[in-house]
Amino acid sequence: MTLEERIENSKTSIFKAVFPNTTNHYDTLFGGTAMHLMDEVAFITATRFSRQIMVTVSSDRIDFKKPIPAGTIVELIGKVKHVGNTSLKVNVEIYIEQMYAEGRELAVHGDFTFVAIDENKKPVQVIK
Ligand SMILES: CCCCCCCCCCCCCCCC(=O)SCCNC(=O)CCNC(=O)[C@H](O)C(C)(C)COP(=O)(O)OP(=O)(O)OC[C@H]1O[C@@H](n2cnc3c(N)ncnc32)[C@H](O)[C@@H]1OP(=O)(O)O
Repeated sequence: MTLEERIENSKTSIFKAVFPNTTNHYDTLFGGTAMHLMDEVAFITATRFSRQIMVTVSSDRIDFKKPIPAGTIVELIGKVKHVGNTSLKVNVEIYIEQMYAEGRELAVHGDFTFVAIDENKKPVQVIK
């Protein structure tokens, strides 16, 4: 399989309904909850790409462009954007969908970097 095919195959989506237990006093999704979900989808993407033990080493700037209201559906999409020596970078986007209308809009995006580690927790080469 080519690198491009592996990247495409490891693209990962998670859908969530935004229920009130995940929202703040503005009735929108907590930023920290959004980041938790982003780390999770990025981790799954990195793991599905490499099938190696991966740990988060860094998150780049995360832009919250639109509030995510309670009562909507969100889709998180993770995609590998760069493969280094022992690390790889995953881009994550969160889209908002209304429950009872078509259409979606990009609300949040950011990048997460993971390092492949061995049984001694030391960095190892990402298998390309
Ligand atoms: C029951 C219900 C439960 C529900 C529950 C749900 C939970 C749902 C959440 C799921 C979420 C899952 C997420 C799991 C993943 C963790 O949670 S992992 C836990 C958090 N992460 C850690 O603890 C990692 C701690 N850090 C380390 O152990 C070490 O720094 C590492 C990662 C082994 C790297 O070691 P190092 O000696 O610093 O490595 P070094 O050789 O300098 O660099 C290695 C590579 O990393 C890159 N790098 C290093 N630092 C950086 C940096 N700051 N920025 C970018 N790249 C960097 C280097 O450039 C290098 O890249 P390559 O050129 O080789 O490609």
